[in-house]
Amino acid sequence: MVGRANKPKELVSTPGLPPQATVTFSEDNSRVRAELPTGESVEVLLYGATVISWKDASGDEKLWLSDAAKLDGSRAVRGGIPVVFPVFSTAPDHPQTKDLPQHGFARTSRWEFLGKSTSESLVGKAANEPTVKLDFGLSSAAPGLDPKASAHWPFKFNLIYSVTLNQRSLTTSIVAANDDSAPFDCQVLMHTYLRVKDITNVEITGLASAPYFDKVDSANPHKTQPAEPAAATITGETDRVYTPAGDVTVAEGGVPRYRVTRENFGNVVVWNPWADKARAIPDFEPKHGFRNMLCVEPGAVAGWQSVESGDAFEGAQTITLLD
Ligand SMILES: O=P(O)(O)OC[C@H]1O[C@@H](O)[C@H](O)[C@@H](O)[C@@H]1O
Repeated sequence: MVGRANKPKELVSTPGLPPQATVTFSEDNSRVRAELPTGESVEVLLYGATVISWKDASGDEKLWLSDAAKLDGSRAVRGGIPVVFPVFSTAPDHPQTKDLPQHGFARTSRWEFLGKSTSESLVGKAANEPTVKLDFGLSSAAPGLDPKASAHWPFKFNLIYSVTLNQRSLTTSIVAANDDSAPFDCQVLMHTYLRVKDITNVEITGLASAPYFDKVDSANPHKTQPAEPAAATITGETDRVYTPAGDVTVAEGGVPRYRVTRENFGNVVVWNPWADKARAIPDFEPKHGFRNMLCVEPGAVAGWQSVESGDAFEGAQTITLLD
């Protein structure tokens, strides 16, 4: 090859534009996966808009997903981040939601993928910080709506759920709009199953002195977390609705791993079924898997969010990797 005097020293791909995230659909259109150019990834099942995987650049999974989780739309996903709306748990005494199934219908409806935004288009993001946001929608008119919703919750609503992946964090946010002529009540929660190496080494900070509702002590459920020790540990079945003042941090063996921050979510449910309950949950596998998970679930679930006609409730969580 004859050398040219003016040939460029090196060929660079599109100057000025950093590599962008890639977004791909599974062959059966059941899930969407986004990967940052730096290797971090997130995978969302359209059924429930359930985040079923979140990996760092080394491929290390951050969420726990049961080996027996159904990903075919036959039941809510056991693991990942199911979206709870419009009722947390069941509410037999609340007329609007009393007939809805546990945790509502958002996690058992097929959501629509609305699109993606990447670093290029996300306002306020430095061009050198790779990021991707995936948006999902579910409304009262959606074909994928769980029939239990229209049968037992007749309001016109529109939900937008956004999953934003950054190199060291994952944010999930929701806007629940009331398109009805009447106000409705709702509860909202992100049922995050964090993956841990060994639950017996887990320490949770940010709960000290926080009031909580203890779901496994029906005789005496209203309690306050002691101020000392500063870190709470999990030593048996735990199912508590906390109202903490600030962020909640999960450490393992003294090493901080996850920081959970909230916007407009006053509560954090901390759940681990432990051995006996895990055995009783059919889609919880392996049965010893309770050792490798801790649900830290930000939400607005103590009392009700009353959303006026034409108004919306908004809330978000961000999980930041600390290790
Ligand atoms: O089995 P489900 O419906 O997914 O619920 C799992 C757990 O979810 C938690 O949020 C609740 O506080 C628990 O009471 C419940 O057992």
